[in-house]
Order: sequence, then structure tokens, then C-alpha cells
Amino acid sequence: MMSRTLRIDEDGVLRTIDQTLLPFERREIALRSVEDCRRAIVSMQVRGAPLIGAVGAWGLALALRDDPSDAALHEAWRWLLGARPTAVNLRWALDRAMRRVAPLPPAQRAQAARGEAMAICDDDADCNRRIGEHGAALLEALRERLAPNRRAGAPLNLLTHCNAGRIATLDHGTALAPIYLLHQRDVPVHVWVDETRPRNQGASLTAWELAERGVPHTVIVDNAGGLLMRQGRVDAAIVGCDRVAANGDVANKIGTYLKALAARDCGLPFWVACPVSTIDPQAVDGDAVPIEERDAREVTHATGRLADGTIAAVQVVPDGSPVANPGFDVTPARLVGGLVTEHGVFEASAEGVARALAAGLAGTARTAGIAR
Ligand SMILES: CSC[C@@H](O)[C@@H](O)C(=O)COP(=O)(O)O
Repeated sequence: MMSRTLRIDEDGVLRTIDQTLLPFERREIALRSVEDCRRAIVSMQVRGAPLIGAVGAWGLALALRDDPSDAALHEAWRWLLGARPTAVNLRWALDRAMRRVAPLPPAQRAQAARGEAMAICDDDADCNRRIGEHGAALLEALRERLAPNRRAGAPLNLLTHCNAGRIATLDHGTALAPIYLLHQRDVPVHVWVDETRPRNQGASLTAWELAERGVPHTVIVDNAGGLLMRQGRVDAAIVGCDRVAANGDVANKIGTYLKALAARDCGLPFWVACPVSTIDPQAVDGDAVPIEERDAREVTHATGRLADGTIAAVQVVPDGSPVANPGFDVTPARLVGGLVTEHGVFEASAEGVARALAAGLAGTARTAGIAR
């Protein structure tokens, strides 16, 4: 049994894998302070919307351990929130922890914040398990629809972008959760893994995760998906996301929009998997989502392992060429076939988002099948 992405060791220290070293090295790091937590988020040692949120909540708890005053609480909340801008799960988790601890006397805050951080982690693992179930039902239904025109035993071919897997969350992943479940149930499945330049979360992290679990997959360059879809070698695309706006627009890793366009042109389903905590009712539409602009060096250099085993960054852009590096893009709601959440599958629309939020508030499980 594989452990969760964040764990507390026998000495009570929070530990996680340094994702900047994967797939070449599996090294654990300790997060002992609010500074460690923020640094891990900024440097992308931890990344993926739900995991960023959980580490943010832990950061707040560690800040309160050192100073539980009102001033320290608000300063830590503000400082952690600025670590990365696009994934709303960071704000969601910090707000949840803040609501829990702010009304308490300072002496009780650190323990309460630690309890809330643990609860956020437990809830995330549980949400993703349920996303896996709802998503697997969707994929099974697709497989049945395709069956008459397929040879027996042919795999369902799914395309994914970036890494919305186990290590982007506490456990199971979002977009990969249904895939893991199908694989566990011996349903033949094959994943086309977009490399996801510039940081290659697909090639480095998704491929690593899928290999670890024995899920058949093939890494492709980001520009290959359209061709494969036209050739009938993709049955559906499923991705995670960093923020869903109130109208159902979806912000996810840069390049997601192009896959959604290609999927629509080819008549293929394009699904987005996320917990309800990824919905931001304050963002009226995708244009209201802050898009992270990242370091030019991610574009000018590609990082990998050299023949002698050392990990190095090599320059791939001429000296002096200007570079732009937006980290995320927005896929309009009209291109999204459904939002696969822990409460079922909802239409990507203002109505669907409102229903998902209501289901989240009510805490009730419901399933709304989306047929394509
Ligand atoms: C379950 S994670 C969903 C998203 O956070 C994921 O698709 C993504 O875009 C991650 O971006 P990253 O920049 O690696 O944090």
C-alpha cells in the first residue's frame, strides 16, 4: 500500500516527496516551518492544486505553533496565499483553517490548526476516491457505447495533460483517479500522456506514477494530441484543474485549452475532474482567474538527466530571444463535457456549478450522468 503524498513521521514531522527531483530521484523532504511550506510551494517541490492547499493549511498550523497571535495568524495567511496565484485550493484551505482557528483564544489555535490541516488531508483523499468512482462510471459507460465497434479487449484510450494524479493530491489524484480504478478492476485502459512543457509534469510525473502502478501509457509531445484524436486513437480526454469559475470555465495547466478544442473538433468527450473546493464562485468567468506568469528560464532551458546520471538544465532558446511563460490557460465551459466531482458529474455551466456547490454544502453524494 502506497503512503499518502504528505505524511507525519514518528517524530511528528511533516514529510513529502520533492517533486522537482522526480522521476530520477525519490527524496523525501521535511516541512518543519511555515517557511519550509511556502518554499516547497513556490519552488514546486509540492504542486498540484489540492496538494498546494493542504501544504498551505499545514503552513498556517506551523506558523501558529511558533506564534499564535492575531497578527501572526493574519500575516501567515497572507504570506502563504501569495505563494502561487492560480490554484484556488490554496485560498480555500487557508480560509477553512482560518475560520476554524480565528475565533479561538490564541493558546488553543496551534492544536486546532493542526487538526484542521489533518482533516483537510483526510477530506482530500476521500474526495478523490469518490471522484474516481464517479469518473470510472463515466468511462465505463463510454466503453460500453464504443464496444460494438471495437475488438474485444481493446483498451479505452484516454488523453491527459499535466499531472492530476496521486502526487498532485493527498491520494488517488483527480483525473487519474478513475483511470486507477478501471485498471484495478482489470478494465483495459491506455493513457496518452502529454509531456506538458515547460516543466514536463506529464513526462516526468504522470508517466512515473502510471508506471509505478503498472498502467499502460505512452508519453507524447504536447502537439501530438490533435493528430491522435483525428486518427481515432483517443476515446476521451480527462484533465484536472486549478480553478473553476462560476460560469463553468476551467483554468488548468497551459495547453489544456488546445486539447479541448481538438477534442471538440473530433467529437470526443473532454472531462474535467476536481473536488468542489476547486470551484471559485467569486470568479465570474475564466477571465477573472489570475494566470501565473512563470520564470523565463523554464522555457529557455529544458531539465533532464545526462548520460553520466547528473541532472542538468540545457539551453534550448537562443541568447536574448524574449520569452513568455504563462503557466495556465482557460478552457471555456462550452468545451467541457462535465465536471467530475466527489458529488457526481455536473454540467460545466452556471447551473451545473451552482448545483455542485450546493451538493458540496449539503455534503450529499449525488450523481448526475452527462451523456455524450
Ligand atoms: C489534481 S491537480 C490539478 C491541477 O493542479 C493540475 O492539472 C495542474 O495544472 C498542476 O499544475 P502545477 O503547475 O504542476 O501545480
